[in-house]
Amino acid sequence: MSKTIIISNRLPLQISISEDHLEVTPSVGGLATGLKSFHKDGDSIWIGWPGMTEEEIPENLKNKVQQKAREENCVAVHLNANEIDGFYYGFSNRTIWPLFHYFMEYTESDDDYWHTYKEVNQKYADEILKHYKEGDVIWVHDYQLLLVPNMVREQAPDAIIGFFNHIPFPSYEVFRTLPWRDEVLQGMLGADLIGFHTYDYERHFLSSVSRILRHQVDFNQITLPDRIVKVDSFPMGIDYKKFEQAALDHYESTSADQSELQKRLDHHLESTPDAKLILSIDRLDYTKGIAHRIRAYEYFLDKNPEYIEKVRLVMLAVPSRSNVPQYRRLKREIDELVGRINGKFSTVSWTPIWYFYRSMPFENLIDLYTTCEIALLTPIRDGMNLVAKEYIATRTDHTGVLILSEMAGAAHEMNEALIINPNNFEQVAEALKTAFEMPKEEQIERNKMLQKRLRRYSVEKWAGDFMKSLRSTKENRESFQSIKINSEITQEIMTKFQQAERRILFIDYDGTLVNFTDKPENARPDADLKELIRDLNADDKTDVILISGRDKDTLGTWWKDVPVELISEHGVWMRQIDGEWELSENVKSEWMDAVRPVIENFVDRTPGTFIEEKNYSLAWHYRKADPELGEIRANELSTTLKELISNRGLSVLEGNKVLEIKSSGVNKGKASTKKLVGKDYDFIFAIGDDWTDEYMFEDLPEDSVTVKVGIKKTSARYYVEGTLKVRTLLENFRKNN
Ligand SMILES: O=P(O)(O)OC[C@H]1O[C@H](O[C@H]2O[C@H](CO)[C@@H](O)[C@H](O)[C@H]2O)[C@H](O)[C@@H](O)[C@@H]1O
Ligand SMILES: O=c1ccn([C@@H]2O[C@H](COP(=O)(O)OP(=O)(O)O)[C@@H](O)[C@H]2O)c(=O)[nH]1
Ligand SMILES: [Mg+2]
Repeated sequence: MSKTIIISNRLPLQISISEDHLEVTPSVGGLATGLKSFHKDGDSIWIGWPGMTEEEIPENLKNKVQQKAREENCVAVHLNANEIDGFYYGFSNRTIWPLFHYFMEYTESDDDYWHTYKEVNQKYADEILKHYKEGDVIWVHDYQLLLVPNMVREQAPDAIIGFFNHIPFPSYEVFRTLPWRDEVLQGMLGADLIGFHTYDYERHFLSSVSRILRHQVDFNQITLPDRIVKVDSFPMGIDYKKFEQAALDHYESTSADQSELQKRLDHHLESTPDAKLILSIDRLDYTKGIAHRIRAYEYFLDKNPEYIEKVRLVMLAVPSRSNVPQYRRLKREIDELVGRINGKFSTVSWTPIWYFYRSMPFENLIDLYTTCEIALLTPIRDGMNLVAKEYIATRTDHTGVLILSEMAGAAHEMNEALIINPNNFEQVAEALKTAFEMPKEEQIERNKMLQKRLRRYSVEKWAGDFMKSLRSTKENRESFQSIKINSEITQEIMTKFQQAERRILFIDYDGTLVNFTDKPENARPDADLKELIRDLNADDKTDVILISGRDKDTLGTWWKDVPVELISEHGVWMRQIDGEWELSENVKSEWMDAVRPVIENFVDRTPGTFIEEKNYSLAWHYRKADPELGEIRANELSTTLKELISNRGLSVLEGNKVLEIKSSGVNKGKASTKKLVGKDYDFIFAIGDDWTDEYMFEDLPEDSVTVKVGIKKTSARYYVEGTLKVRTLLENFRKNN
């Protein structure tokens, strides 16, 4: 039976050792807490790190760790202190984490960290491969494992691999500063589906892929030479019922069951009639805006002294990544700030901030969520922020006010909260006042809407949607309309080729025989290619025709010494084997003077684009332009030209990063079928990469062997991934000549 393999840096369970025996506690942090319920209910194994270094686990307890993990369908990946240093504290949390959260000044570029990161990613990938069986679905999580998808793909090319990034993906302008940006993107692109919490992170990623790797991006699909990668946003939800039920149980419990914490909270609330508690919970992380929050609270108390002795900020900061200097510095800063503010405002019976630096068990979190009437969450950047969602889910009587930073992914779905900019402390203080004064009816109205959405888009639904979309990428792969040429199909084609008496091969040039270059004039044929074409054509039974959109002078020069027929400008000119060119279509060129200035205007406004002049057509190239601007301008130009040329017998061809204007009557379909007249070819072959080659695929007789280069929508019967594969196929013809 097939299973799901979940991989994340940290397992949902955390191992610790006290007095020689193992203790297992749940891990803290959104990923582990969120995904746990999906794992519990499904048929899955979870691979990850158990939270202690190899050195910290005594030899005699190592098996025990694995056994404890196994009891929860987990597999522990052991990492030594050196690996944790370079991989976790190093590259993950001193390079990627700050960079992806826009803390560029904290971002370190250290080659050793990078090397360890690669090694550890490989270790995770190897562990996956140990457990992987065909049909399993692999789901890789988060920024610690960005290289894993491609590492798995290399060993298991047909595996179904999903990747989810739990933290923001920064804008291209920030991401581009990473020295290892190409490798990181390539690592992620090993997946079939890449998920983010919000559309903004998704579009930043797509824009980086298109600008840095220059892959073709259409809406949310990336076309690689051999695969298509889908990118989408899936905002992670919570185990709503678990939090709701815990809150209901909490309200029903008797006072004898109450925790110490609950008693203290109640004590404050009973101290004056309009006493209020403000809650904040986060890992102690500089992205969470904890200092901003405290300063805004100070500002609030300064401005609104009537709240003194009535309001209290209950701040839970969970220790996190304390080996990283910034986290240690932050700890000191927060300690000092809390001390200063408590010193400034405290009275004999009251302190403004209750500060807990520790993690709390689930029951205490529920005490906090249910008792505090206001939650104040002010991250400066946050992938999602599940605390915001958990708070709302526990408010079973629908009261309570959530103040939430617009920089948290969660803010996109939680519009009914009081949304603030954490850098604007006046606004935060204002929101606190609004929260205190908000009528119960309004609180209820807002929370009901929030709860409805959170209940529906729970973590199960989130994981289910991701999985469904991931599986559909596999179905798409299988239903892909043209067939990939593998060794079996090559054999079939070669048999047909050998049995034939008269063969004709139509071969496109750019993107088929040679790769694209930034300047069209640089894509000249190499000596091997010339020899290959010469040999193919040497057989009396085989006619080779290079059929291209290029102008005749370039083609003629490049193929001067090779006896092969050439068709240029999509069929305007034909060169016989003996080297003589003849005009094959009666085409006009007077229109060019009217159209050229229009295109020139686009060249001026779109850096990196240029015009290629041919005898009977004009081509506007935008391969070197900014990819997004290029597509926008191509659309614009196409519309403008179509209006301009209507009724003139001209048409606009949309090629691979090129728009070409030429006579309507001329195309590769017409040109190639013309070559068949009067000849009885019993093997017809056509190969090409772009839109203009589709005319051949459509017009040639049905039993022709038509081949598209690259994975694109096509009428060709077969496809191959790239120019290297084209050469292999042609080599095969040469062998069977
Ligand atoms: O494992 P740690 O280094 O202790 O860090 C804890 C986790 O923090 C991050 O959580 C993120 O995922 C949450 C759920 O998608 C999201 O709500 C939050 O905004 C993110 O910061 C991190 O991504 C995890 O890998 C860590 O385990
Ligand atoms: O003492 C604590 C404090 C918090 N959490 C959980 O830690 C997660 C924090 O996730 P969030 O997405 O808010 O932030 P992250 O830490 O992942 O950046 C939430 O599920 C909390 O319930 C916890 O288990 N124990
Ligand atoms: Mg081509």
